[in-house]
Amino acid sequence: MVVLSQPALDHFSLIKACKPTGLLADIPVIDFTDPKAKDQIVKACEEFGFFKLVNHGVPMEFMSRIEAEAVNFFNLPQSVKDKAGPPDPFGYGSKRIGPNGDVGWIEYLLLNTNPQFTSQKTLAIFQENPEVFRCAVDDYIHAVKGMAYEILELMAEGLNIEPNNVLSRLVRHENSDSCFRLNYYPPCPELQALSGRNLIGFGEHTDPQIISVLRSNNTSGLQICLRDGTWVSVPSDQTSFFINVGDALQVMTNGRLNSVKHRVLADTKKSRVSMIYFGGPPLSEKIAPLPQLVAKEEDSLYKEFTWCEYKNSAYKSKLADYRLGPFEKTVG
Ligand SMILES: C=C1C[C@]23C[C@@]1(O)CC[C@H]2[C@@]12CC[C@H](O)[C@@](C)(C(=O)O1)[C@H]2[C@@H]3C(=O)O
Ligand SMILES: O=C(O)CCC(=O)C(=O)O
Ligand SMILES: [Fe+2]
Repeated sequence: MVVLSQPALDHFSLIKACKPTGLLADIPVIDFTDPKAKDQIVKACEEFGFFKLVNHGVPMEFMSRIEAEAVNFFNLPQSVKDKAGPPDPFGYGSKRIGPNGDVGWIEYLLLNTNPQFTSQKTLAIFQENPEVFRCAVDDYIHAVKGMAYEILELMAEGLNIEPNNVLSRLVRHENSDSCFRLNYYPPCPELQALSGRNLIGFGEHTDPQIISVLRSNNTSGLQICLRDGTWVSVPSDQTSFFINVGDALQVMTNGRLNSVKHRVLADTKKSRVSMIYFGGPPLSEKIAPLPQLVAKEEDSLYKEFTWCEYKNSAYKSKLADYRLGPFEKTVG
């Protein structure tokens, strides 16, 4: 990424620095080995749509290996990285997020986790270091997928809905439309001159899918929006995972679990590297509130739609848009 002079930062979103925000104690921490995890997961997803997962069993080696490979990629000359872009939506992207004019202080790689959909752009990602990078990505995705399935199964148990794979089966499906993102937020030293301002790395949004599993290096920057509208910083922890409820899960639970609004701020000195697995349903899957969670038909808050319809609509929206709006049932 080209280092910009201070006036050039005007193209990016600067926001007022926030007051020192909530501490780790405010963010729910779930121990995966705790027998009470299923109830705690549901509580966290009702209140925050977000939690931190510890004792998850994914070897640190998998995380370090993919992180090192990602850093190698983002340190390649711009002309080499550009061979894997622009994103369509998969591939390498820089500054522009999505097709509708959103920008951020970020570089990223977006991959489809289904090898059936490997495009030329995706192949170009692995051009410089094919074996090692691809293997690191495959091992990592395999591990976090397994974890996502288990979380969704515990969630179903905590919600008292049967069978316990009612949520996980969509993400487990061989045609599940899931993706994987590696984000790199370079440090922005020019920020120091802009005292009292923060630079947006990734603008506020909710994730459209069912579940997102995020892991980052030890540079913070991630913030989540609480139900009262305040933003809190999530202290980084490179050994843990952070789980987000996505829009599709909000719909399936008829709004009982909430997709969390989140964003990332750039740092002046340190780069942030994050990796996110977005577990989504097959494109043809019908998404609607689960009957077990809706007492009467008229209590259903959302219309039925296919994941393909939702994605098409999401890709016409800007990051901060409320994407579920067109799928809400109107009262009266
Ligand atoms: C502005 C956009 C980027 C995005 C597609 C969209 O039109 C709206 C949703 C965005 C988002 C947020 C979560 C994930 O990072 C992502 C891959 C996704 O599925 O939805 C991105 C999309 C993207 O960057 O292509
Ligand atoms: O980089 C992060 O920590 C979060 C990025 C994010 O929200 C996304 O890629 O959807
Ligand atoms: Fe996100």
